[in-house]
Amino acid sequence: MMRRGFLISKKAQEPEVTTIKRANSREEPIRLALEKPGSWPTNVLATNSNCVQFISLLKVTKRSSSLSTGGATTPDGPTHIVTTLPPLNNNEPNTQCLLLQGTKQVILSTPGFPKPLPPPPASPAFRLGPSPGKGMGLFSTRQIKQGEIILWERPLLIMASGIPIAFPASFSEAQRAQHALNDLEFYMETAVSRMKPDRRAAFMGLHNCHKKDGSGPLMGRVRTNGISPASQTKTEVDVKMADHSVVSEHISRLNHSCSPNTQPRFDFATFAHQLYAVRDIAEGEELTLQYVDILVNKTERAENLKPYAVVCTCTACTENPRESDKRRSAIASFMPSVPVWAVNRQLSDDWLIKKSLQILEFIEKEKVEHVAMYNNATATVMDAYICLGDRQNASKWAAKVMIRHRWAEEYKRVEEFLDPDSPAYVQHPLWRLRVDENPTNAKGAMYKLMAEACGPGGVSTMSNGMGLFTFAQGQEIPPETLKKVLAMVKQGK
Ligand SMILES: C[S@@+](CC[C@H](N)C(=O)[O-])C[C@H]1O[C@@H](n2cnc3c(N)ncnc32)[C@H](O)[C@@H]1O
Repeated sequence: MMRRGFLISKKAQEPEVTTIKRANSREEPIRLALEKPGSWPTNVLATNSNCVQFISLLKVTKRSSSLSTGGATTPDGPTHIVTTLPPLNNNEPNTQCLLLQGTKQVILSTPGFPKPLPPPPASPAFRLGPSPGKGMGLFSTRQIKQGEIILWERPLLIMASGIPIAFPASFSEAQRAQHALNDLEFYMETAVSRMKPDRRAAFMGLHNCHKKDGSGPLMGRVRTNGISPASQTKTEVDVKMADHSVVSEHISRLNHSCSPNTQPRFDFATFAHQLYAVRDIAEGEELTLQYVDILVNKTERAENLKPYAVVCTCTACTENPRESDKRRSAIASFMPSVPVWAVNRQLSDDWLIKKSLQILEFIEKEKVEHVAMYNNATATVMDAYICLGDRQNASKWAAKVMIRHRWAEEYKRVEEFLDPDSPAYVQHPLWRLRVDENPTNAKGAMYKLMAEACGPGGVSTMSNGMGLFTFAQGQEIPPETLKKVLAMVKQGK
């Protein structure tokens, strides 16, 4: 789920303590290493020698009531780093990053990094313009097809969240919050001062809805505009970067909708956000993004939107929200298990397909095609047809997965299933699992054995599609089945 950065956390909704994640019980302050803008040391995290400056941001700690300014002599290495990425010496824009120690190395090891950005289109598919009641917003300049990349944008700034802040024990919650905001503003000054003048002007031109809660002008902009770069595919870099805030010149102008028509995905090779159209978009339509989880009910969404000063007036929030909430809840709780349905003889051959089609209908009705379930339910229909050995229908659904997995979780090698005569079908782990008595595929055979071992009452599928294999207490596994299982284990299957 793409969501606004660290600011949607429970803490973020309480202005007094927002953005503060304490380091540990000892409340160690951070030590910040600053790389020379434009320099490209490859091992900066391993040594301080490449740092222009190495400062210990030691403020008042619990253990010391006096204010210490720290210096360059701390024996420990940096905990955080301010760096400029990517290291391309061309005219491409770059990003000022405040990262946790170690994160940069993971970024550097991304396959293909640093890849140049694709050339910009002759005329952009979006424009900035006023959006009544919402300030500025982005609008399409032409018809855009589902799955198209609307824009490809290198961020202005990336900031790690959860930066530890040290406080004296005597501070009240409010004092701690203000102290933390002051520290964070200082870190941001360090990063923003390194931006080229046009990039700094773009950053300072962004909206700030945190003017009255103690945030400085820079942190106010990060809090208003930051989104998480987390994507669905859980690579090491995705995991490392999930807890970061990304601020961009254009993507940060997207206003919120509970039925958004775009979904960003961060591409670490180009170090840039790709903004996808998640359904067909008409010329002149406003482009929108989800700021908070939109599958929760209207009341919860309204609460979660408060830190962004957004009172949502979208269709889902205003027209028959109770019906909308029901559909959204069904989408959120759908957990289809294809293999369990395939071996569950109590269900019909089309049970899972019908369930998935209903969820897809709800998704399209609610206009929430950006959620991962849109692709998951589509892939479930494709997989169900594979279980039935129906190549023609499976290949039709593979074509839909091809588009829908672009912004959601990837279905590996789905292109191999576009041709109904492809040899990839017989190699698929679920191939004919529903129709063959003895599936040739090892994984399929394993599910059959599980069903056999549990007995007819032990295979169950809940109404939300979730499948379970259960054993009754004291239930014996038939010796023949046990033999087969042991043989499979022996063969390393
Ligand atoms: C990230 S900015 C979006 C761009 C912003 N509208 C601008 O003028 O730059 C977030 C701010 O936009 C406004 N906003 C976003 N979505 C909105 C919505 N659905 N309704 C009203 N205001 C919205 C709120 O002021 C929010 O704090």
